[in-house]
Amino acid sequence: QSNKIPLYVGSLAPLSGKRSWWGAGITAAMKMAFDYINNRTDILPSYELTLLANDTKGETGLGNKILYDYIRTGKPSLILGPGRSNVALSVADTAKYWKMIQISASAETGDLSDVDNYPFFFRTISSISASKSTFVALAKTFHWKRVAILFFSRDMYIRIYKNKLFGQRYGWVVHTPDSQGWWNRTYPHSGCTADQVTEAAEYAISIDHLYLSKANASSISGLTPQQFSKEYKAYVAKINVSTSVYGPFGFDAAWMAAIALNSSTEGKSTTRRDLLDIHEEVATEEIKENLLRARFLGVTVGILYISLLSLITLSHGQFLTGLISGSKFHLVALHDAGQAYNLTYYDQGKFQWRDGKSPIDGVTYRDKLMELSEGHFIVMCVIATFGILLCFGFLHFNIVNRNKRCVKMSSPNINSTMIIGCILAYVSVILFSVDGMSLTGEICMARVVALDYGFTIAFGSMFSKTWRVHRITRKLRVRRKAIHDIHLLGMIFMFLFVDTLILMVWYMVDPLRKTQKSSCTPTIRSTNAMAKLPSDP
Ligand SMILES: NCCCC(=O)O
Repeated sequence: QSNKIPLYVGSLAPLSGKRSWWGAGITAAMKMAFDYINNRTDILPSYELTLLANDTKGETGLGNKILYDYIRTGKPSLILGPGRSNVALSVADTAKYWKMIQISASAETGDLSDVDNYPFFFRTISSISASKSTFVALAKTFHWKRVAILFFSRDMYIRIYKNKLFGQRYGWVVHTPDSQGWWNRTYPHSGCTADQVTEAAEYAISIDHLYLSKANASSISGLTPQQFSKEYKAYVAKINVSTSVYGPFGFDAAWMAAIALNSSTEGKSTTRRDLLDIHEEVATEEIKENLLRARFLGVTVGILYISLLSLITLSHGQFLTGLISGSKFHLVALHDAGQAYNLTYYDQGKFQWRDGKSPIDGVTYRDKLMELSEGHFIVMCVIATFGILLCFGFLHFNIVNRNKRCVKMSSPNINSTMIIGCILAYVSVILFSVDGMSLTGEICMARVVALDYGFTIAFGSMFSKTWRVHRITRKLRVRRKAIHDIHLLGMIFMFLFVDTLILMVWYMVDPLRKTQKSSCTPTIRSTNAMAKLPSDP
């Protein structure tokens, strides 16, 4: 039998029902902490901490009923909890009139950080609102400037899957305090299997609290975070309860209460009875002051000292970020919301996406010069050059055989001008294929001139020959006047003269100019514009 005075501390958490999977483990961690504290001779040596564990089922009404019972019976000195934000908000609203202190291990809503409304509410877990700076840190890391914030919805990923809003074009950042597998869960009648939700969640970034410190330092209990984790698992197994991710916060909350209560007894020769009486205003204010002064190493924030003062604000807390990949959470970095927007990466950690690139925040529109492709230019040059070479072959044949009867009869001189016209037309094909940045106003004019002269020379020659044949064969009764090549060439030069006049007027009045046409093409930014990931070479 212990001679110690029982010192009652109440706890409010969902111990049964659908929320007991995370709630019962918190109370278990608090009990475990009290076992440790009661074995210590340096903390509350005259008192036996006793946890009055009450079950709220996560319901506001039940939470209030328990609070009224506490008030009515005059026990306890303070409350550990409530576990759920809705209960905490309601309880804190009433408890303040009795100056009853609450320390929650899991109520995360930012509303509870309103110190004017909830002056006696504290918590060891940070406000969920503090994670906003982790979102900003991620956006800065990936150079995102366009982000959308969606209201949390339990079936969000079911909708994401059904609407095919996942894959290369989507980057989801999800903050839900359940890094152990929200993507593996599904809900009755959702019409989605867990595998489908997992598929949609692949490569989502998950933000979550740092529940257990990664440091190897001994906490005030003498346990390192890893030792705590092991002992905690054994402890809950003994009492047939499941572990809770909030367990470490519950453990630290219990220590926080004990340290504050201890400070209120220190230096006082006699045991303080008023510690046992919640109606004793002086004691409550003193405990509150001691809570805000308390600093110790816990199992949650590791090498940092827990400070309830800092956790009151909306900007403190440590958050883990990682990727969901292969249906598992892969830890990548830690972010301290109270610090700048820098992420601290774990063991070569990196955000590795399916294509090795980081997600982008959208498509960017870039002007793209509309030009013929290089391939098009090459093909046209090859065909035109082949045509030019063929023309030179005909020219050679025509000149070499100009005295042979059949060639001579076909006017080899006019044939040659016709071939020269064809060569000019082929040259214009090459000039018309020049495009993009190589194109100049001069080339634009040159290709018109080459095509125009080429056409006129080739068809002018053919026309003149046809005209001569016509003159020779049709005007039988008229005295035949010899029509020589020189006359035909003269006719061609006359055509060219007319062309030249037209081209000159054109050039003077409205010369061809180069204009640039761009299309607004959606372009995925190149890898160079992507975030430089820590392990990128
Ligand atoms: N899932 C834990 C409860 C969180 C909250 O109500 O703030």
